[in-house]
Amino acid sequence: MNLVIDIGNTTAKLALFDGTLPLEVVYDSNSTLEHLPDICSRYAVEKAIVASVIDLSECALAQLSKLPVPVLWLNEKTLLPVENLYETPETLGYDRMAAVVGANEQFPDRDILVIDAGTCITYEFVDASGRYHGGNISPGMQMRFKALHQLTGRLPLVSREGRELPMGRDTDTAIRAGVLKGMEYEISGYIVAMKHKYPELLVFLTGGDDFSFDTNLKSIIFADRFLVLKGLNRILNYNNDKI
Ligand SMILES: Nc1ncnc2c1ncn2[C@@H]1O[C@H](COP(=O)(O)OP(=O)(O)O)[C@@H](O)[C@H]1O
Ligand SMILES: CC(C)(COP(=O)(O)O)[C@@H](O)C(=O)NCCC(=O)O
Ligand SMILES: [K+]
Repeated sequence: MNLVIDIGNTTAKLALFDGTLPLEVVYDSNSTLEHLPDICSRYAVEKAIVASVIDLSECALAQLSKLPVPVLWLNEKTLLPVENLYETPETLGYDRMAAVVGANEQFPDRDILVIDAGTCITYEFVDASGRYHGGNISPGMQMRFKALHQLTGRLPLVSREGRELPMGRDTDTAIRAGVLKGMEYEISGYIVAMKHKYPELLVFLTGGDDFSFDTNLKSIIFADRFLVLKGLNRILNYNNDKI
């Protein structure tokens, strides 16, 4: 079995794969990886892949160094099943690449827009020939709430939970709607613009932040919370003979 470790700016995700399907996914601290020993003790792990978008703490590195199996550390030299046209592969976030690999695995002959709503919202375009062209980076949900509070004099830190209106009628609803509708319209705008350019476009939506947006675009959106993990699993298998 494969152990897949995706370390993001907010959370780490640990996943056990048997073939292409995740048997178990654990949310973990991205600074301690405290659940790593437990998940390893409960499965017959044969190899692992680690992808991180942050500099790892001593504690996390210590946990990873104790892994009793071969580990593939994803980096810009790792062989990929898609062509990477990003001009700075050395700075590309591995989660972005993995999300693209996960989407391309499911629909290898389609133009795909991949949206990952986590700490940041990232937008990736991979074409029907399996070429990753790049994409955009936008503030994620919590980042938007925090920025409005931290970068102004009087705005409170508003939570995701609470009264939702399309147009705010007090400070709380004004900020919540500004964040949630802002994300919805941003995402819908990308989908409409890309679909105009690529009429056969498919859209994947992944990431920890789930927010409902009721647009008629739902019909072309594939929601797959574990897209990055699936992409990392595919990359691990693609490099089987190299670890
Ligand atoms: N179990 C969870 N633990 C932490 N954050 C969660 C969880 N479920 C949903 N979230 C939300 O998802 C976001 C993290 O999404 P994720 O895609 O894991 O982030 P990243 O990959 O950027 O670390 C957080 O901002 C939080 O609002
Ligand atoms: C944009 C990101 C912070 C997203 O990470 P996440 O939201 O998953 O924590 C990450 O992909 C990253 O650090 N990228 C480096 C810059 C680049 O991709 O060009
Ligand atoms: K992510």
